[in-house]
Amino acid sequence: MTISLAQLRRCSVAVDIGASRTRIYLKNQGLIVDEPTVAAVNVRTGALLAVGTDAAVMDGRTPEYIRVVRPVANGTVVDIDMAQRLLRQLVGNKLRRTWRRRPTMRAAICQPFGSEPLAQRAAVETLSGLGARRVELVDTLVAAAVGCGLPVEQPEATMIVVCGAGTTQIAVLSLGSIVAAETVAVGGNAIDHAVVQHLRQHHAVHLASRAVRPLHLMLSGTGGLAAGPAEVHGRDVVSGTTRCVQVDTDRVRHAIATPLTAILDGIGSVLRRCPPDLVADLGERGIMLAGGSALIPGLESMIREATTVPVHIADRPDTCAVQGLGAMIEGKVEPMYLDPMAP
Ligand SMILES: Nc1ncnc2c1ncn2[C@@H]1O[C@H](COP(=O)(O)OP(=O)(O)OP(=O)(O)O)[C@@H](O)[C@H]1O
Repeated sequence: MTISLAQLRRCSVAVDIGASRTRIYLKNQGLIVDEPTVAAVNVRTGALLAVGTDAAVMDGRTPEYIRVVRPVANGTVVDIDMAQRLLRQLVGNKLRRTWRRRPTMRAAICQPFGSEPLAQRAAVETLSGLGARRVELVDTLVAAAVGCGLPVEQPEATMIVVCGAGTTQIAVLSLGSIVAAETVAVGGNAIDHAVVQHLRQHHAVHLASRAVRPLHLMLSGTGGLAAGPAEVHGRDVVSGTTRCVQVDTDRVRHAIATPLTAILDGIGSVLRRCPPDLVADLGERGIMLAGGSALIPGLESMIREATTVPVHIADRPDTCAVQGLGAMIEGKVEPMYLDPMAP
């Protein structure tokens, strides 16, 4: 995927439609949508009942005739029609009015590194169906690096790890391009799954999906919750009744270490493919962690111990890809011009 900053400046909207959340940035306005990529549909009539947060709270609590659907998997739009209905509903009149005023509207969208041509086409079709006359595809890794404030245009190495819901993308960038990169099929969902499996096997309780996040907070000792033994409510796998269990957070940390190791393998593989000069740069600059799952407890320290280089978490890790793409469409990113007359 090659990015032309000049083409991006002509876009009016930047979109990051992920497996977990959808973010939309409107030129001169900023982030206008940051909602779960979820829709609730009446399967009898086909009517859209709710989208975003309203649909996400219905997940796991619906009667038979309502289905909660996710039109994006692993960063790829798998249901174009549903994705369009979801986006249309999320942006509401705000964007629709802008799009009507500008019939030659252009849009930019984040794409996971190494996405297949079919996945790229699905992304283009989704936005074209909403009225975009031209759609620019930008690597999530480049957009996130810009959003984190990394000097991607400079002739020095920057390493970024974007840990999303379905995948983790890892890259070393220099001179505005990807030098080496890899996508690992492990993200927040796999970590949540490891926590749920651990409780099922060791405590015989089935954890509700919404109970996983508070457990994450306990593991990291943030959100005012102390680390240590944690009390968790779940459904007994045998009797089906609700039960409260005392969970040893150290053991949960151990359970999530296995999927996290796959991310470490990916980082090692990218570093091995990098020229030594760039790897030397990383010793000083370190690795930037972005994506919502960058906040998973233990990920930062695990990467620091395995690579022995500093690891930083972006200020707003979850939104930095769309903010970076937003900065590009606003024309805030300057390309590096080489002056042939320079001594
Ligand atoms: N504070 C937190 N602690 C742990 N995990 C978190 C936290 N906040 C968000 N997450 C996880 O981050 C993931 C969502 O991240 P993000 O919004 O970057 O994903 P996405 O861009 O939709 O996914 P993908 O890039 O895989 O398509 C979810 O799996 C969520 O559980």
